[in-house]
Amino acid sequence: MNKQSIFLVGPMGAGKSTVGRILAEKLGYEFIDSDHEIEARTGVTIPVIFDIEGEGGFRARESAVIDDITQLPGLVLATGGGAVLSADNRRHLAARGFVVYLRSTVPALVQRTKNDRNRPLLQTDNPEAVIAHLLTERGPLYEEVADLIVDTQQASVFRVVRHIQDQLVREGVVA
Ligand SMILES: Nc1ncnc2c1ncn2[C@@H]1O[C@H](COP(=O)(O)OP(=O)(O)O)[C@@H](O)[C@H]1O
Ligand SMILES: O=C(O)C1=C[C@@H](OP(=O)(O)O)[C@@H](O)[C@H](O)C1
Ligand SMILES: [Mg+2]
Repeated sequence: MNKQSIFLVGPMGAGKSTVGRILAEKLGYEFIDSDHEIEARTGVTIPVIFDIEGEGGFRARESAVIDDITQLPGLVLATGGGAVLSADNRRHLAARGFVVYLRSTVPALVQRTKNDRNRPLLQTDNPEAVIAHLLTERGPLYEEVADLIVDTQQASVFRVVRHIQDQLVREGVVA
């Protein structure tokens, strides 16, 4: 029987890429990061895609990756923070796997994403305001698709991984 895949959603800096990789290792699952998959398919970085094709072009590529990858069993998928903006993406995520929402506070997210040049949406003189606005806009969308919500602001990466593992066993998602 195919192992149900696990999809991580949440804002920039929540830990989807970091926690996802370690969680996949612990579970013996394949790990896929949708941003990395987009970069592999295009041969360029996320900021270059935003420069050339705009956010709209990026979102189209992101949706194609989400539709493809969510059909695969036995993996941990780290989505990008804006993946939930698309209703089709939300439908695929909710229907095809177990969705974990890594939730955090604005101060923690600001702290974890500062000085990172790979997030085009945060290359502004007020990243805190952008992060707060995106959380207000997208928070309900993360909650809509989540099977499990994990608050990460006070926990280490390893504590978050262990908590998710325990919950996955409790819910019968993993053995
Ligand atoms: N629970 C946590 N506690 C402390 N630092 C964290 C935590 N989760 C992630 N980080 C750090 O925050 C930064 C962003 O994490 P990342 O996995 O890239 O987030 P996302 O993929 O959700 O944008 C990384 O430097 C990561 O090590
Ligand atoms: O929140 C967003 O709209 C984005 C989040 C990023 O991924 P992370 O959440 O892994 O940083 C990446 O997909 C892109 O920069 C857009
Ligand atoms: Mg990431």
